[in-house]
Amino acid sequence: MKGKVLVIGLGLIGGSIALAIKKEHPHAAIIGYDINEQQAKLAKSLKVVDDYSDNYIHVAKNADLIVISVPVMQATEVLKRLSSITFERSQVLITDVGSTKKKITELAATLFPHGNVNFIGGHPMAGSHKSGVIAAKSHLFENAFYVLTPSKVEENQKEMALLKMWLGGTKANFVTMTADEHDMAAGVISHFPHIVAAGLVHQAEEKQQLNPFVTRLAAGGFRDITRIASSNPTMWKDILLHNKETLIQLLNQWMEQMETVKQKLSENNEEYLYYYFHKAKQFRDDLPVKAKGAIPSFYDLYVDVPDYPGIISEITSYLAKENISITNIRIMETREEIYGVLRLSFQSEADRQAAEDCLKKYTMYETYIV
Ligand SMILES: NC(=O)C1=CN([C@@H]2O[C@H](COP(=O)(O)OP(=O)(O)OC[C@H]3O[C@@H](n4cnc5c(N)ncnc54)[C@H](O)[C@@H]3O)[C@@H](O)[C@H]2O)C=CC1
Ligand SMILES: O=C(O)C(=O)Cc1ccc(O)cc1
Repeated sequence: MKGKVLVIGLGLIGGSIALAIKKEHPHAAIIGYDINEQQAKLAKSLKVVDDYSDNYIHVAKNADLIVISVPVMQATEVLKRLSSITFERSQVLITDVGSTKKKITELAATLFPHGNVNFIGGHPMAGSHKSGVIAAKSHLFENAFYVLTPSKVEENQKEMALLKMWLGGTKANFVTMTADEHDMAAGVISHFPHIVAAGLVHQAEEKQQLNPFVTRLAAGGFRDITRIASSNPTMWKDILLHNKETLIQLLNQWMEQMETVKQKLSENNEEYLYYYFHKAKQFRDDLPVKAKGAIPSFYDLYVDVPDYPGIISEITSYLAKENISITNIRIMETREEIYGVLRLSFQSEADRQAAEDCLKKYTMYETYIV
């Protein structure tokens, strides 16, 4: 499609959306704006946008599509500023990428009640703990769920189809729900786990002051299950404040659950404790494995290698020969529950598979997927 696209906020998500739009619609003009001019300049030099502007109001006036990809607290401010514009196009589509939907969608419904401007809330449910345009990629949302929260589903059919066309290059799975449904689901599977992960890390930090072994032993599983505690603190502070009601409800239920566990443990109630883990295992084992969820899966490959100096460069040189990119590489410090000692992380299942084939071709080392 031809047309003018304005992306406000050129970070990880805005940059990835801009790249995905350009890939599918090479004739569209993509103009970016970022409050941090360095990010905007970097976005242009990385060819993430065709150009950038220091005045988004000016660009918005004759844009066909506007993507708001700033932290959720800022998104409401941007929406208010956009609502003061007299748009020149007969149809303007505005969307956002915020991790919360209720506050943004409700505000947009009051700011753009009808007319030539339509707002459809969006949340591409994939990402990373990294930020900034430097981490942007056109395939970030491939196979991920992309939630759309139109305020009036029936009335917005035409605009929804248009938006999906613009965003087709993301290769995401679009799903529609109400903003309330979204905030509850995202609260349970994404926002609340970030609170718990941070809580586990705080607990380890406190205990480490009494026992320095805590940090060393945390190298394996603990580090993995708390990975999301390394996310951007400003972004998560904003998400919590925007989804406050849901999260307070979830915190209350969580505390009740922990109270029960504490009670049953103090009573040595073996049966309860067994079923507590058994039921959790059953539900978790049935979760879909192939689809990309909000918290990205690990595409890890374990390689059983001897622990000697130079092993990392040996392995990476084979992967480089076959043009396979790795996102992380680590010598595991504990062999508990894993088979190999070297852990390689990849962006996708395809990369992991290619790496497995490559290491089979060049080495005798055993590889495992845990
Ligand atoms: N990081 C992730 O994994 C995901 C994030 N999101 C949502 O995407 C949005 C953006 O997040 P990221 O791209 O990860 O953050 P980021 O930190 O990489 O990028 C945000 C960009 O917005 C700019 N910005 C901040 N306030 C602005 C304003 N008032 N006007 C213009 N630019 C402004 C910042 O300078 C920065 O370059 C957030 O609302 C977040 O909730 C959604 C899905 C996944
Ligand atoms: O890896 C992480 O930290 C994530 O949890 C990615 C993420 C962050 C925010 C979202 O709204 C959706 C996905």
